[in-house]
Amino acid sequence: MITAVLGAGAWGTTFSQILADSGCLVRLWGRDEAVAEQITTMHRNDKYLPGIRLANGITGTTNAREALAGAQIVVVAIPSQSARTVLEPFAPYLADDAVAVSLMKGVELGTDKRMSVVIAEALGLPMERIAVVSGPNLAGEIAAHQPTATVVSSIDERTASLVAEACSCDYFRPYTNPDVVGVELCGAVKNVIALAVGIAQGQGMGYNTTATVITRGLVEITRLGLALGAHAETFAGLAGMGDLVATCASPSSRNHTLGRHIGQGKTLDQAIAATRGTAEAVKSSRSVLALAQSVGVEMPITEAVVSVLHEGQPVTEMAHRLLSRPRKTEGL
Ligand SMILES: NC(=O)c1ccc[n+]([C@@H]2O[C@H](COP(=O)([O-])OP(=O)(O)OC[C@H]3O[C@@H](n4cnc5c(N)ncnc54)[C@H](O)[C@@H]3O)[C@@H](O)[C@H]2O)c1
Ligand SMILES: O=P(O)(O)OC[C@H](O)CO
Repeated sequence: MITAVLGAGAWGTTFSQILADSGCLVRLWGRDEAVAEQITTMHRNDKYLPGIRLANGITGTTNAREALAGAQIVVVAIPSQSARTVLEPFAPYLADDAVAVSLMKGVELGTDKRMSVVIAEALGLPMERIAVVSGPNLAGEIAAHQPTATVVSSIDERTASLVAEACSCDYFRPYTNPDVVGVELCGAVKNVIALAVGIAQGQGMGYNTTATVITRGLVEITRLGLALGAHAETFAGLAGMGDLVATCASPSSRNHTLGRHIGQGKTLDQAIAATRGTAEAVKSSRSVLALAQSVGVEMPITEAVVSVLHEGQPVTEMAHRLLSRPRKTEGL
C-alpha cells in the first residue's frame, strides 16, 4: 500500500518506519530539503532521529503533490497549532479514496477543536475517512524497536481496520476503538498533566506528589472527556492511563522535560529552548482549559499550569494553590 506521512520530525519519521516495517511504501514529506534528501539517499534523519537507519521503503520529499500521489493513507505528524495552515494546500492532491490519520496530541488554539476535526476541515474530508493514532508511544523507544501497543480510533470501523493493518508489525500492536473524542482528548490532556508532573519533580518532589498529580490528572481528563461524549472505558485504556503513565514517567517526554525546567526556575522561553522538539502542552494547556470552561468542567491542575506558564504565577505557589482548595469527596 502507498502511504504518505506529513511531518518529518521525531514521530512522523518513527511512524514512517512502522509503516515500512508493516509492508507499506512511505513518502515522508517535510519542509526541510536537507532532511528530505538525507532520508531518501542515506536512509537517515539525523536531525530528529539520530542513530536510526531508516527502511529502504521510505522516500523523503518536500513536494506536496509528489507526497500524496496515489497515497491511500495520509498520516499527519505536524505540531498541532500549525496543522490547519500546513494541510490546506495539500487538499487538491488527495487521492479520491484516501483516509487521513492524526498522530497529533493537541487542541487548536482559538477554535478549541480536536485535531481530527481540524484535518477534516483543512482537507475537506468526512469524519468517516479520518482516524487517530494515540497511545504510550514515545518515538525514541519505538524507533529502537521496543515493543508497544497503541489505539487506532475512527467512527468508521473500516477506516480504523485499514489503518491498523497498515501499522501492525512485530514491535507495534494497534487496537481499534470507535471513541475518537476520548482517544484524542486523552492524548492532548495527558501532555498538560505530564508537564505538571515535570514541574513537581523539577522542584524536588518525589513519588507521592507524582502519583497524586497523575491520579487527579486522570480525573481531569475523564471529567472533560465524559462531558464531551467520550466513553468511560477509554480512560483506563492505552490512550488514557497507558499514555499518561508513559509520558509522566519518561524523562524523554518533551512535555515532562519542559515542566522540569520550569520547576527548576527557568522562564518559559528558557524552558522551550532547553527542550528539544515540540512540547504541545505549552499551547494546548490554554485551549484545553478554554474547552473545559466552555462545558463547565473544573480542571484545577490544567488551570494551575496555565497560570504558571502564561499568567505569571510563581511556580513556587503552584502546590499551595492546588492544596488550599476546599476539601471534597474523591470521585469525579
Ligand atoms: N515524539 C513522540 O514521541 C510523539 C509520540 C506521539 C505523538 N506525538 C505527537 O506528534 C506530533 C508531532 O510531534 P513530533 O514529535 O514529530 O515533533 P517534532 O518537534 O519532533 O517535529 C515536528 C516536525 O514538524 C515540522 N514542522 C513544524 N512546524 C511546521 C510547519 N509550520 N510546517 C511544516 N512542518 C512543520 C518540523 O520541521 C518537524 O519536522 C505532536 O502533536 C506530538 O504530540 C509525538
Ligand atoms: O515527548 P512528548 O511529551 O510529546 O510525549 C510523546 C508521546 O506523546 C508519548 O506517547
